Amino acid sequence: MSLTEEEQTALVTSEDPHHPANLICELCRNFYTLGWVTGTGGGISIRKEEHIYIAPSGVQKERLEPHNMFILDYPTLSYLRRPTNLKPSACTPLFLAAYDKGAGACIHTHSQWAVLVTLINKGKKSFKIANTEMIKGIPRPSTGKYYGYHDTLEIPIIENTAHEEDLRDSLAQAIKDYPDTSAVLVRRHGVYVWGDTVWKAKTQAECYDYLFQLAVEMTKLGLDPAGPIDPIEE
Ligand SMILES: CSCCC(=O)C(=O)COP(=O)(O)O
Ligand SMILES: [Zn+2]
Repeated sequence: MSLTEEEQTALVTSEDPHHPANLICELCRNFYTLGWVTGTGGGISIRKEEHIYIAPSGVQKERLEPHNMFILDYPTLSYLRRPTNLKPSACTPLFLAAYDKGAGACIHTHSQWAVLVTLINKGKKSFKIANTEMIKGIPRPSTGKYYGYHDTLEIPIIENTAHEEDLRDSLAQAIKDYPDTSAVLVRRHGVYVWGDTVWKAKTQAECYDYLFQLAVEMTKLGLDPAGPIDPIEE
């Protein structure tokens, strides 16, 4: 399907701050201050009905403008809008893996806490944490509820590749192997987090990042993030 110039412009022009083209810009500025999308890395994609909004690759994500957005038609995977002289994010195949799981938005961060949590779990295929309040912000699809305080949250870790797009198969496999997960860590790289809506993806990414930092700091103190509650604590 090819759209006229005017139709393409209309898809990224709105006064509504919640329009995906506006929201991607606002959230990337917000994520930049958290250290999640510095140095052009990381980003966010949002799905609005059949349209998937994607930022360009290799640009300063905190300086994005709505007219920079690519738009994919999800049913046909063809671009409805391709800004000239720009390439779509290299994360696009990874975002699509999350959309295939029913996501409404997917966030990729280069948070140092995400990177460190993959390093303290050297050689392991997942990271685990339990008995922590912020676990309760993470959904557990198999139960239709959220994780409970005493549950163990397990997040798969995949190995990094030289090119971001080559992560797609291992990320898709991790999603299959861990059906309850809404995040995949990439060793020495960062994390992909998705949610049913953009707001769920955002709050879940915040919970995950909090848990990654907590786990790194606990490990430095000789505490096991997945360990039981020590009776002398209570
Ligand atoms: C210094 S960023 C290296 C590539 C990367 O990991 C990344 O997330 C960038 O994705 P982009 O959206 O800029 O293609
Ligand atoms: Zn990346």
